Amino acid sequence: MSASGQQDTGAGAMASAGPGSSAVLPKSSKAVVDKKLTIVIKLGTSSICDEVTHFPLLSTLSLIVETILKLKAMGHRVVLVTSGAIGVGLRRMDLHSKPKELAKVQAIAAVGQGRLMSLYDDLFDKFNQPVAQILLTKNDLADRTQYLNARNTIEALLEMKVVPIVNENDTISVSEIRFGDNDTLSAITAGMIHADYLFLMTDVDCLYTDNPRTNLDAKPVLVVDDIAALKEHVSVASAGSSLGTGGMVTKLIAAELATAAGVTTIITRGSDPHRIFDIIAQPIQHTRSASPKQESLLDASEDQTQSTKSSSAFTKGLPLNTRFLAKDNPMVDRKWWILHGLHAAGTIYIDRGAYLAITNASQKSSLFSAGIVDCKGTFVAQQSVRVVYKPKEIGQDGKAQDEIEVGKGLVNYASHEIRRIMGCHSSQIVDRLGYADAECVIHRENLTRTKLTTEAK
Ligand SMILES: N[C@@H](CCC(=O)OP(=O)(O)O)C(=O)O
Repeated sequence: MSASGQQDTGAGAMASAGPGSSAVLPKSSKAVVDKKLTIVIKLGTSSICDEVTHFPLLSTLSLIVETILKLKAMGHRVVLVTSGAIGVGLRRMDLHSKPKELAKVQAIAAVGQGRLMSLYDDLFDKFNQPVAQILLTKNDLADRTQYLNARNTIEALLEMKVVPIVNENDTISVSEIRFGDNDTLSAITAGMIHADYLFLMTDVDCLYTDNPRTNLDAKPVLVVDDIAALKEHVSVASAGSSLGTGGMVTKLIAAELATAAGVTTIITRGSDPHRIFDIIAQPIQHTRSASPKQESLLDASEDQTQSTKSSSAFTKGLPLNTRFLAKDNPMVDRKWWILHGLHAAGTIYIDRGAYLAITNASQKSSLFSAGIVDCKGTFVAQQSVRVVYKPKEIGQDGKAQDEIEVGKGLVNYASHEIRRIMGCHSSQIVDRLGYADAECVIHRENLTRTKLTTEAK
């Protein structure tokens, strides 16, 4: 058995009475980690249902439940984000595959969600552990008050020692208000509650440089500092399981969201959840090397170059997993929510002057009507829009330059108003509209930049 109690499957001491406190204690919890962590564990459909029969994978689910109870007994706070409603619903309705029609899939999720919760409730109840169901849609979180309410409810549940079990509210989620995959939902949940860790539990050990099922030369990716650089090196086109909607692509998106909010994100195998103990026993951050690109692509079996040695030591002896390092300076919550919690209702195109002013790292100006050249979509004030710079200049190759996504912001004016004031100075807004609700179209505090430059205006 490792120092982290990896092989300790539940024979340890029982804690004192009280809701959720009669959990199985790991034998060596003290040795693992002293800091009390907030941990979000996401379990994909492939870890919950058999891909062919759709019967629940009871052994995996039991191990997950035991792991959560041990983590709680060690003082950590744990939220479970679970898929599986559709898979469990298909089994209940004796259907072999997911129907094509959205309404039918939603109906099947409605059948399965209750049974899925009942399954978890039964397993946790064996240890006197209360659980709570939280069903979210993207739309719920698009409203700042509801977003904060969702966070407060999860915090209150954790305070009451309840295990919150989150899934997407599939029955009412459609098109653009849909997360679609629970990888993204789990990243939003982890960011929302300022978690220390997000575990994306799946049916492979970690992220590989290519599909390990078809390419025997695929190498494990162990530590990732720069996700953009990583994408240039790995092929993540795997589509995921036949029941789930996520795959490696959505896991990378989730890792990008979560690490931007300061959450260390781990991809590892769902059928072996005990490895979580070894993984959290490692320090959350480690010294970044001078070469993040090289460091991102580690093969444990290869000779390590000088620049990857720190990571080699860092991952030595650990069960296979991919660790995405949390950003050192995570975005403040409100800005992170604007960028990731809201779907963009339209796009505002800006000129070069506005681009340089709002992306200038030291200036970070608000967006004024004078710098707007176009507005696409229909939206109202306080909705979120994309801000895009469309260069007029021709590039060195003689071609028109690509659009540059600058960020996302909450507008002070509706789309029809912006079309009337774009290009004009703020002092002219009253003349154009008959009123002026705000001096700027997007205030700097409501503008989250994905791009920052040091270029002078
Ligand atoms: N919310 C859906 C699952 C969404 C989904 O497919 O997630 P995943 O299995 O993580 O790709 C369900 O409960 O069946």
